[in-house]
Amino acid sequence: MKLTRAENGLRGTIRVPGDKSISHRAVMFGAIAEGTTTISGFLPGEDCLSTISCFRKLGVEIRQEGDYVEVQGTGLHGLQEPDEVLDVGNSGTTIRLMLGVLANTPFHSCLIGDKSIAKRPMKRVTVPLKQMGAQIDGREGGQYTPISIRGGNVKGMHYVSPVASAQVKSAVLLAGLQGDGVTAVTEPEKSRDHTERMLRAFGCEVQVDGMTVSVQGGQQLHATHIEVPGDISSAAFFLVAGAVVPNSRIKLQKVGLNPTRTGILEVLQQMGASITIENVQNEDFEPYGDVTVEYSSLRGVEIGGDVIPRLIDEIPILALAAAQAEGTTVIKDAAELKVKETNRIDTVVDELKKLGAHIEATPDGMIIHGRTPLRGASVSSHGDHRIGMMLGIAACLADGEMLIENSEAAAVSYPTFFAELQRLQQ
Ligand SMILES: O=C(O)C1=C[C@@H](OP(=O)(O)O)[C@@H](O)[C@H](O)C1
Ligand SMILES: C=C(OP(=O)(O)O)C(=O)O
Repeated sequence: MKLTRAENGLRGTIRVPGDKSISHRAVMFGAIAEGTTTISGFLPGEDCLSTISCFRKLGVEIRQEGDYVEVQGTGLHGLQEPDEVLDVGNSGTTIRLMLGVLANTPFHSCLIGDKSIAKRPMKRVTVPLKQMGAQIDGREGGQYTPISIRGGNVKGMHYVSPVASAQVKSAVLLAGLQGDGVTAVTEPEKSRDHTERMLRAFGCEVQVDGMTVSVQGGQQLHATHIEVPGDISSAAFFLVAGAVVPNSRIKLQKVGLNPTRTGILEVLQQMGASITIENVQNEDFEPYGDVTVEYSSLRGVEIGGDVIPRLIDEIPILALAAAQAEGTTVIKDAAELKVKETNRIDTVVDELKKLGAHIEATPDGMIIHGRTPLRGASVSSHGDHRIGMMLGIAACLADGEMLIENSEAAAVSYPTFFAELQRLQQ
């Protein structure tokens, strides 16, 4: 895709698509609940469509029309042995959470994904799930796909996770929910809590004590209606665009504001961005509100510690904001970036360097010296949706034409991203 600078800024109102984490969970929990779950505001992006396709192969009837979905739940014990492999495509959330769901199903399933999934570590879930009783095998001892699982006889346990990961926490809790006894997960920092909130919406009891979350096994989930708010991780591209492209003002409607996800807002405000939040609603389940951003001059900051899990997917676009901020930005404690769709430390640094940014990789993050004028260049998403979209926003600032190879990757989480970007250009 070829893009040119947004000479007159980006202005207008956007409704970003549904939250990816919440959309996945609504389908999965609906599938194992009793009764019919309805979902509005669902994200019809490739990752969430992979989740639907896998659950259909497990015998679940699912109707999806755009952002509306109906799931005919089978109950905890109603899933059927699939006669095909379960292909998760590019989605880490699908494979890791599904392994948790399958940990106590008394049948065999085989899971695969794309080239990126084949490089992502799975022992972080296969190790605890095996300890709970599931039989799992995979390349390099259960580290990489293809992975096969035969579930059954899951026993609750207290798992102390070495990483703050909502995928690990959710996989272990989903397994524990179907097993005997209590299952608890303790993490080093708090990761996104959509699983905890949604299990409660499905009628389950979930205990939260500091960094530990626990559930009693054998609880039945009851179908419900899930309203999915806009994805703050998708909104992040336009939040940064509005803040760094001169003459911009963008209003983002119904953006999810779950406090375990709002690190991006806090950091942009610390950097000096002009952001206002209005009409906050739905605080009992997943809060959302309208967020307006205006062009302002930014300054460099230090980003690390417990905010990292609350903005992990926003680091590629934050790196671009930092390249446009006065002074130095240090991003640390973010080694998890290396095991995302790409090694996001390397892909961000390599692609932003091509545009003239002063950025260097560190073992757990990056250091960015601003403010640098950017130039158009030939760049690539490397098949990573968040890298492709970050480069799309960089194009709005760059002098000269930008050619983004494999920009279609955006469809994983935001199929209409480039159309919206064009619409906002004056
Ligand atoms: O649970 C989830 O929905 C997600 C958790 C995060 O991954 P980790 O659990 O690996 O931190 C995040 O990066 C991913 O985009 C979605
Ligand atoms: C890391 C991401 O997703 P997943 O782990 O589900 O592939 C992401 O969307 O940035």
